[in-house]
Amino acid sequence: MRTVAKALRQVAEGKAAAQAEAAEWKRKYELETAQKQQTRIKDCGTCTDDNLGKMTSQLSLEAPASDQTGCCGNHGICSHEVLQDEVPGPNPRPSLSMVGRKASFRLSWGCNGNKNGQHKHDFVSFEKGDITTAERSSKQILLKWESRPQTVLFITKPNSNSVRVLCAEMVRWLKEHKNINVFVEPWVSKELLTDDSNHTVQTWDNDDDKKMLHKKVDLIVTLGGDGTVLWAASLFKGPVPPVVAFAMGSLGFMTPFPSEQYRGCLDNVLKGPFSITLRNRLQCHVIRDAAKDEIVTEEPILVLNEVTIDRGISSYLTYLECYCDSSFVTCVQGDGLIISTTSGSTAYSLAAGGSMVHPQVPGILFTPICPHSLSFRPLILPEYVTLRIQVPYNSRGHAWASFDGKDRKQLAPGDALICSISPWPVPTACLVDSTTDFLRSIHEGLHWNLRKTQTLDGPRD
Ligand SMILES: NC(=O)c1ccc[n+]([C@@H]2O[C@H](COP(=O)([O-])OP(=O)(O)OC[C@H]3O[C@@H](n4cnc5c(N)ncnc54)[C@H](O)[C@@H]3O)[C@@H](O)[C@H]2O)c1
Ligand SMILES: Nc1ncnc2c1ncn2[C@@H]1O[C@H](COP(=O)(O)OP(=O)(O)OP(=O)(O)O)[C@@H](O)[C@H]1O
Repeated sequence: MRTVAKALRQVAEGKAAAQAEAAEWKRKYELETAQKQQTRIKDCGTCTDDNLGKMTSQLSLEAPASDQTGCCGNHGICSHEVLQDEVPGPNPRPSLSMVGRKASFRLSWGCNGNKNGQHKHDFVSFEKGDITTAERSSKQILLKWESRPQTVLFITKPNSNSVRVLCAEMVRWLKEHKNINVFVEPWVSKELLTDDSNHTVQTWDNDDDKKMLHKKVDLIVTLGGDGTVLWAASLFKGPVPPVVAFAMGSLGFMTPFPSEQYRGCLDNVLKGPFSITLRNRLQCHVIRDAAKDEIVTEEPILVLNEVTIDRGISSYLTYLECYCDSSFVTCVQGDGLIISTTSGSTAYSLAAGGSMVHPQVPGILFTPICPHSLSFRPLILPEYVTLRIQVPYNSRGHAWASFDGKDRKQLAPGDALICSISPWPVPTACLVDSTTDFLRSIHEGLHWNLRKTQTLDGPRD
């Protein structure tokens, strides 16, 4: 229990740090707004006391101006304020030092798909006794480069000849026509070396270099299906550069870009601005009952789709106790449980009867797998909760956790899994915008609600 308490504390500390960061942004924004107001008040020599009071009272209510002010306006997140370019350590690796500065960019929030850069903050205001959410944001996020992107990382589906051929062609095009540095996974660099058309590409050969990738890569290009997007996300344990996913799989729910039009698509993305979907990830900690020593905890695992806790090869019912923050939720008795992100709602969770949720909706899905109960409906919980799934001591068998369908870990009685939303989402570039892409995927990928339209002939009212 002490280990569980420690992990919960770590999660709480992570949340507190993120909140402190948000508070700092808010403080800067309010300070800047107040300064602007003071300048206006000073300039307004003829103001009456009444007017002055009115203006001052508006300080905290005034909506942010459009995105013309300063580096990021008052309402964007500027990448170069959070990213540093230097490779740490005294001797940066020569291959990595070939890479120039990371391109900076700005995120802005458009309203109702309007790309004019207007952003309204999410807030609930209490004014004259009325609670309102009139300033609700549509959160259609646009990415606008502030300097030219220079480095692209390619992630490709293995064992596919068409992917290998297209990857070589795209690398050549990006280098020759766009002067882009290209990174590939180590196995791809060997594969490209055997290709006549090989152009120098960079790679990494140890975990430390891999951990620094997000500081060097401006853009990730994936060639494959949804599994390749999941693979690309799994390489980044922290911030993830924007992902441009080209469809070269069978379903392609998260791969909106047509690979045969790669030149036009990459041209648009490299130029910007383009819409992105900020896909939340879940941060999962396995807490071993056996780890009595508080210091021994396993590395957290980040998932883009879901973590599944199932019965594995055991033929007994999975028996799991589930808690949400400090509240007991329920006991699962069945084949297992899926804790899914909204992006993962159209994957395994959907097959187990969960709802399909737009990936930009902030929530966590709680979907049982074959529950042996008539009333166990799936839930959607808010994004800010921490879930704890515990294998009780009186469970007949072990449970197994798997992460985006990979890395199975056995959970013994007494072990627990703790999940919360990670502060590091995966920004995926949209072909049109987040909602259009999502609806297109459920129509074209899943054939959602496909039915022949009824004809006019026949009985009528
Ligand atoms: N019964 C099921 O539906 C079932 C069972 C096991 C795993 N899965 C899913 O497979 C995922 C792993 O994918 P993979 O490609 O590495 O394995 P895979 O090759 O076995 O493909 C699984 C299928 O799920 C689709 N898929 C993956 N993520 C999706 C998403 N977010 N929305 C819609 N469809 C999606 C893929 O396109 C693919 O068709 C797991 O995260 C899990 O969600 C589904
Ligand atoms: N770069 C990679 N290295 C290792 N494994 C990868 C890589 N890219 C993808 N994979 C794995 O390969 C498998 C298949 O990939 P993917 O889902 O992209 O292709 P697909 O199965 O043809 O497409 P779809 O899922 O649309 O049917 C997945 O399990 C994925 O995790």
